[in-house]
Amino acid sequence: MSLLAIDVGNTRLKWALHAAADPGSEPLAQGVVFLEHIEQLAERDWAVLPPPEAMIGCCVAGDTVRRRVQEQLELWDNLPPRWVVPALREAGVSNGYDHPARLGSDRWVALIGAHWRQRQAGDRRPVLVVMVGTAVTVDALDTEGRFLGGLILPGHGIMLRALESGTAGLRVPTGEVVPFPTNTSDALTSGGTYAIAGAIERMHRHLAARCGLAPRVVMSGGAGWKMAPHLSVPHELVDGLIFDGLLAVAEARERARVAAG
Ligand SMILES: Nc1ncnc2c1ncn2[C@@H]1O[C@H](COP(=O)(O)OP(=O)(O)O)[C@@H](O)[C@H]1O
Ligand SMILES: CC(C)(COP(=O)(O)O)[C@@H](O)C(=O)NCCC(=O)O
Ligand SMILES: [K+]
Repeated sequence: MSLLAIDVGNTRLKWALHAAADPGSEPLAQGVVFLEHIEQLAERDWAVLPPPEAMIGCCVAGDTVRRRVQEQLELWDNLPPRWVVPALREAGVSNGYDHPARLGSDRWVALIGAHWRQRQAGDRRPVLVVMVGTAVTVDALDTEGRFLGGLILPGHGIMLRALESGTAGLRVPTGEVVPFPTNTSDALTSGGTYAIAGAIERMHRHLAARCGLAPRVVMSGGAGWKMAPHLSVPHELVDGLIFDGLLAVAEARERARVAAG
């Protein structure tokens, strides 16, 4: 059953069309649009697709944006929107948040994607799931697939805008990441990058101490590539982590439906 997977963040909507709910598979088609361009999807990007048989998505951008996406899905008959809501347990992952449904659905889906990849690889290590988007999240998954908790930080753009709007003297072009910045641009760019790197490295220590095993670090999100050169812990950039998670949820639900007869 062909499946349209959609990840709606606070800056961009990412989508991928898959032939089946088969995590890790290559998409038939995929794309990215900024949220202000959602209205182009039905008339441009999606107009040329073979009609998907099912949809699954996660959305952290609010109800208004979600409705705008649903309007675009009306391009196809009979494609009910199916948005993942974090539960107590799904696809082998359990949710340790105080209020499980209040966890960002993109974080939940990324954790499920990371767990699916661990099982696939036969890797028994805990995992630190890092998503560098509008915000940055650093989430801990133990060896049993338990989400232990995680950090939320401002992303690069938000950090810079906060400093620009809160001061008179910090409106400068983007700089370089260097160990000892000697101008305002470099000081800001390096400050933001090392703040994020420091949070990741700290969480790496927390998780290693909790599990007695150094975690695997998987990093995803539109700005992951900016962080990768500056992390001192070994890590992997995994572009399709959220899509792996969305497909793993769809697959697990399909299996449960078949098993229930
Ligand atoms: N070419 C690019 N276009 C858009 N954003 C980019 C680009 N390169 C890096 N970024 C960064 O990626 C972030 C968006 O990443 P994304 O994972 O789509 O975020 P979100 O899921 O929050 O919408 C932007 O805030 C920006 O910092
Ligand atoms: C932390 C987030 C803002 C990240 O959003 P993103 O950077 O992907 O746009 C999002 O996951 C969210 O709204 N979470 C809800 C609160 C929580 O996870 O505790
Ligand atoms: K995201």
